[in-house]
Amino acid sequence: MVLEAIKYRPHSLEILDQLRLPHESVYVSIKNSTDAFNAIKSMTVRGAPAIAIVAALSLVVELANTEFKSSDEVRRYISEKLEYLVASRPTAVNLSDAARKLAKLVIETEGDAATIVGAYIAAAEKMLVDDVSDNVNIGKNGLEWAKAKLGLDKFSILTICNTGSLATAGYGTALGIIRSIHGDGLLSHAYALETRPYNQGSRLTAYELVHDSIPATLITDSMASVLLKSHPEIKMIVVGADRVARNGDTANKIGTYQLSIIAKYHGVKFVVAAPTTSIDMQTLTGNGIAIEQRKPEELVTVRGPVLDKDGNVDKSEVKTVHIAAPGIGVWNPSFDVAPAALIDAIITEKGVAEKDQSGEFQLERFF
Ligand SMILES: CSC[C@H]1O[C@H](OP(=O)(O)O)[C@H](O)[C@@H]1O
Repeated sequence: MVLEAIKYRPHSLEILDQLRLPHESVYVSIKNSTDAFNAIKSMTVRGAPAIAIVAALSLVVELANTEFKSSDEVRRYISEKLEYLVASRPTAVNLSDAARKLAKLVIETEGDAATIVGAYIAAAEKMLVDDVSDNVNIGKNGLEWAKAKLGLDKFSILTICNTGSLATAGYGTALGIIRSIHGDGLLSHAYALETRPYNQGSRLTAYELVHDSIPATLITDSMASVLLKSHPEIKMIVVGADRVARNGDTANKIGTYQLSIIAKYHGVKFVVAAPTTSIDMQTLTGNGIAIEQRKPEELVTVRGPVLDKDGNVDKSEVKTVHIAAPGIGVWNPSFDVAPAALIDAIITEKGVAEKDQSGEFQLERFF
């Protein structure tokens, strides 16, 4: 079975409901930009590249079912809908980057309303194809970098959150590098953090690693430091990115910052995997990245199927359990920022960025 977070056919879009994985594999129809906004905000679909693609394609479905009287009307309509979709989640830059490029395209496209709609559809559909090829190239570049830096003996890797086929159009970014290293026979073992509170690691990355028969172990977020201390065969931590600032500071899933610190302490390479659509050259440093604050309920509750009397998963009954003392305050930032100073490399589809002698990532070379 191919892991597809996004199922697109001309003018028809479905997303895999990631709130129900790994026990239930259910696709949800996205008929317009409102469906997409709600799916992105609720994290029914998540992952920086995936939310940009779902947003763009939701408008393809909507446009196919909307009549326009003039070119100006369709340009206005698309621009307004893209602006609405960008507001669904603030931290990942892929969504706003795609919206900016698509809005520019429709403004610059000459012709009648049908011509403009056609140009938008072609550009949005191309995002789906480009993302997979970008991720395969990130995997290749990451493999070559690892061979050059770590040698040709097998080694183990630690990762956080989900950065695989469930966060993209396919193959993944950081998990794509793990796939490429595994495919080349260089991976000894992959370790995945559960990644509280949404549990992208235990529910999604574990699902992908088992699906691909990659030797892997799940750990709690609090185990990461002692894992590096007791497993010297872990030579690399690879993470995804929601937004890479111009200086290389990288916003990623909450818990990434502390991984960059323990990597430095334990002499482990800390690597960011990101398509260039995740690099925001307009934001100079990590201080300029808006960090999404999620609802307290998402931290103090856990939702899942119950176990039957024999301890087996009973999918017929899904419960939500409250796991914290009622009345306690909750802080629930969804991301944090790993400083460029603690990042060894930024692996993109266009190549690998490493700091120069002045300690700067020269990311402009990718644009
Ligand atoms: C290649 S996905 C990038 C990024 O998106 C994830 O965040 P979320 O699950 O909240 O959408 C996570 O930070 C991944 O590293």
